[in-house]
Amino acid sequence: MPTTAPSSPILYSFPSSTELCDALANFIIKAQKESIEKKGRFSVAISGGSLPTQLNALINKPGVRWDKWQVFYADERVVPLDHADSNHKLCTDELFSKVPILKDNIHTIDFSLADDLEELSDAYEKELIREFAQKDSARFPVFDLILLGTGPDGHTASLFPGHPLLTEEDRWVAYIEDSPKPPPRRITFTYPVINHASRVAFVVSGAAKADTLQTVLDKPEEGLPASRVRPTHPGQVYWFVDDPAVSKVSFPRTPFKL
Ligand SMILES: O=C(O)[C@H](O)[C@@H](O)[C@H](O)[C@H](O)COP(=O)(O)O
Repeated sequence: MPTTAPSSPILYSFPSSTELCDALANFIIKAQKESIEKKGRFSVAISGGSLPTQLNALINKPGVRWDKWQVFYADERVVPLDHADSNHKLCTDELFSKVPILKDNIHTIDFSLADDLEELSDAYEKELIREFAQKDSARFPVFDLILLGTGPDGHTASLFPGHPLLTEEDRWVAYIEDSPKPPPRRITFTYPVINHASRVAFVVSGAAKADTLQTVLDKPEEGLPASRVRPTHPGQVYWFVDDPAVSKVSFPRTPFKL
């Protein structure tokens, strides 16, 4: 697939988190429709943190083809799947338990491999290969949508500032044992996977993220992990933010329309 120059991020800002989440749900449904028309499925990767709750506007929306969703986790904590820290538990409690998604299409880590993070991350990578390699015959998986957040330090997924994982170019799934954000043991997609996605949508809300967003969007040269998300195959990065989070950002806003 040809490599193209990264397109400029598209920044949508909303007065409230409610309006942000409703627009995000409509954006996801449109991406889903396009993906199903093109490939008969909708491949999505979801992060943890506040994102799963921000997806709850999907629950009562018409037009969601849950039977066509293939869900992976852009990062996951290496804890039991029913543990309070598990992104899968969070997504299940906030969303998947409330919609008719097929449980077999939600791809979780194999916690039985937790004693060996190399083996556990390899196993999750093989799950990606099973889902993508045969269908897309690309060297890297091409997700229809990857949903990300960013922390106060500008991390995204479990890619943290200054961490060697930022330079991983071959593995699709890597592990970290010293995450600055607890819990310390996690697996994460790497940039080769994230930057091959057709669409990446960051979802960021709250005034506490204002300084971070200013650096990530106005000073990408500082190289915070969230700034390094630049799909080029080709792909597009979208930012769904609320006004408090974007209050210090000079990067131009785009009026939201589908
Ligand atoms: O598993 C995780 O911890 C998340 O994937 C993490 O990368 C999250 O997206 C950011 O820390 C933002 O989290 P908040 O939106 O809750 O601040």
